[in-house]
Amino acid sequence: MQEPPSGGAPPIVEAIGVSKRYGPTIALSDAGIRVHAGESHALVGRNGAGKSTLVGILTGLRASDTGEVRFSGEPAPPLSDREGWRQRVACVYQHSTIIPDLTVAENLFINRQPLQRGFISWPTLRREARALLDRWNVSVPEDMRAGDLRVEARQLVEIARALSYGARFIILDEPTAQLDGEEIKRLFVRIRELQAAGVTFLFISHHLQEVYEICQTVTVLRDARHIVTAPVADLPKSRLIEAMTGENVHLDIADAAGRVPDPTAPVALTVERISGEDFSDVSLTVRSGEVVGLSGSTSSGRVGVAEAIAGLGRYRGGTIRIGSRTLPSGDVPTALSLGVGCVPKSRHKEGLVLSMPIADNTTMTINRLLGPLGFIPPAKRRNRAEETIRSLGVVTQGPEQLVSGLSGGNQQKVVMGRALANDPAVLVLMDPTAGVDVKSKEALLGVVERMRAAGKAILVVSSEVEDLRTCDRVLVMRHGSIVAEHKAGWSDNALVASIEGIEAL
Ligand SMILES: Nc1ncnc2c1ncn2[C@@H]1O[C@H](COP(=O)(O)OP(=O)(O)OP(=O)(O)O)[C@@H](O)[C@H]1O
Repeated sequence: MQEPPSGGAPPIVEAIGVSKRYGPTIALSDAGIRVHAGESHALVGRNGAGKSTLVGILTGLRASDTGEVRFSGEPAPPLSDREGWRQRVACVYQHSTIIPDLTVAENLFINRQPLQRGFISWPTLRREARALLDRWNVSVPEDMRAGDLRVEARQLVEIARALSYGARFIILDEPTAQLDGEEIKRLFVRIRELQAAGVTFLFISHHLQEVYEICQTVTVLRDARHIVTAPVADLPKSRLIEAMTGENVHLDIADAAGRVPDPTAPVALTVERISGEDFSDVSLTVRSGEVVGLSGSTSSGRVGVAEAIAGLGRYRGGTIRIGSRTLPSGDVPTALSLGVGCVPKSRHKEGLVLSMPIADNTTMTINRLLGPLGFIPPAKRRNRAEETIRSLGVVTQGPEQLVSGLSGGNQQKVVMGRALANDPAVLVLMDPTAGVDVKSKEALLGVVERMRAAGKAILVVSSEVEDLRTCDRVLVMRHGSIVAEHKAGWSDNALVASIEGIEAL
């Protein structure tokens, strides 16, 4: 393993020579990391490189097969000593570890509520929660139901909880994945403040510009191995990507600027004056062979509209038509049978059955189409899965591997494969590149381009500039309504300003 030069004080955390196997898969091979107190350290690598496995080992949730973890030079506590681990390290995951039906205060002191004569003292609980939130400058009401917190506030509550156990080393696992531009800016301000107050961060992100913005050091994993640790200032983006991919890559992401959509192509998707929980009076059309972006901040209503079109969410008033046929509200089977393919927002809730193999997940929508007695010939099932694995570069042992054993980014690629399985006429792609690495993004957006050329009507629902560059036009939503339309060729500044609801600089 390549070691960075060490300074005086021992690192706040280090993993030395760790290896981990899952059956035939080598997830980590003699890998390691050294994080120094007071820095924000990025951990990057392609999907399946071993990042989550290393996080599991650094947080004591997984045992490594070989190697060791040390905190400030001392051996890590035994895995059974959860309290000992909690005092040293915490990870804020993309998926909340907060219990939604409890209050913020209850979540902060779960299993360690202040007692008075054997009973929980609610006033003390609330008071201590308030003091803790104030100490770390988290302006969230302590008696709020935790399930009602926005992602941004939930992350801060989880950070405050970790700090209250004494941990000063916090792992942030893709913290920006569900945040919009303004929320990301605020999160970065908080990270800098906490860093100044003595907190050390390990930051996992597939957005490399964020690594340059917020981190001082970066460690790259590739194919289960440690490749390099260096100050970010010494590793320009091209070299960082080279370290991640092992090759000198030129990323080739489709750009709709200069493309002229066919104005006579049939309209495949018509949305006419629909309203729903967080949107009202929304109308749009997408022609066959056209890619339309639907953008806006996380609370703009874009996901509500997209879910209505995919049958996942309800709408009232107005109509949605696929070709000439009307789509009833909240009806996934009809949406599928009319030819709507969908990458949903939450791959865990609507996207995948984790306990099933890749092959079953990619053919699930076809099964549904064939009805309860539907039967897919084994060869077709296997071919479909192999096609997804090949075209999207899924890192896997093969079509029979359970989806639960895939890394996050590779699960996302399977969701895309599933969306394409019923040969849809209309594709609704919500945050299609969330959690995928730079090169996989190229592959996924390449699929969008191929589908467009094949005459599909595609709605890309995202606020990622790179996703939106594939679009012939981008509709921007704010407060539940479409407020702007940008034809391909927009400047990044103008589009981002429009999404954020501010004037372009
Ligand atoms: N529970 C498991 N069972 C089988 N294989 C697993 C399991 N967890 C991880 N793996 C495998 O270990 C390898 C490393 O996965 P890991 O989740 O650590 O990658 P990652 O770098 O976090 O990827 P991503 O960016 O996609 O989240 C992958 O090949 C993955 O398929």
